Amino acid sequence: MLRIALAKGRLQEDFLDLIYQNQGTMSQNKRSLRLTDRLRNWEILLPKSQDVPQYLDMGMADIGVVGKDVLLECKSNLKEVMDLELGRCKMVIAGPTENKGKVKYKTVATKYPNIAKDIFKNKGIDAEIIYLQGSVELAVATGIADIIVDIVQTGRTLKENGLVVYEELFDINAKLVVSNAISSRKFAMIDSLINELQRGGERCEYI
Ligand SMILES: Nc1ncnc2c1ncn2[C@@H]1O[C@H](COP(=O)(O)OP(=O)(O)OP(=O)(O)O)[C@@H](O)[C@H]1O
Ligand SMILES: O=P(O)(O)OC[C@H]1O[C@H](OP(=O)(O)OP(=O)(O)O)[C@H](O)[C@@H]1O
Repeated sequence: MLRIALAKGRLQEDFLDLIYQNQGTMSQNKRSLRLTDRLRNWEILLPKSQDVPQYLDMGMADIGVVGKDVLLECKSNLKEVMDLELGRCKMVIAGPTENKGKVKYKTVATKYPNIAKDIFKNKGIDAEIIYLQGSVELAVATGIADIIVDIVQTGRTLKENGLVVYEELFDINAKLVVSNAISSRKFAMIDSLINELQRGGERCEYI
């Protein structure tokens, strides 16, 4: 049995769509956090995105599907075996449109405190990092912070909250990562998964 830790949320939906192309998955109990694919001999676990590396580190999953942002934030040393065409976005510094080019970086709201700390340290800027669990755009709109370090995809959230990108930091996409404790007996199953992902998945009614 190959145990896959798949980040619950966006990546869960995109990965399951890719593999199952909506065949069969909709009959699944939506609140269940463990899915079984008997045909492929997979157990799919659905932890929160930020917890995927921990599931692999603790030996509870063999392989993970998780964003590069999460891997960088937790300074993970998991081996990345495949780039996935899922969860494509960018990490940026953003702030109010009217302050672009003027703002003195002081307070930075972010869901990514470690990434943000490193960015401003490398710039030689002594920034105060305010850690928030999400909706970080709101922190600038309400005056809690001057700028944010966050993910942008369509740019809609920034726009609708009066913010613009000040600096693009790096591209992000989902990665297939492997546990450092993986048994060599599972290599063939991982190869099959990679092959299937490369082919864009196949129709299957078993989940
Ligand atoms: N707007 C976006 N568009 C595309 N990919 C995104 C976007 N936001 C995040 N991602 C990528 O998808 C991954 C999962 O995002 P998702 O929002 O499902 O979980 P999350 O970041 O843990 O959010 P939440 O705390 O709301 O569950 C992120 O780690 C990132 O790599
Ligand atoms: O550029 P866009 O397409 O608008 O996407 C960007 C938004 O998506 C993510 O938020 P998410 O929806 O995960 O909410 P959260 O930040 O509150 O967790 C990110 O933190 C931005 O707020």
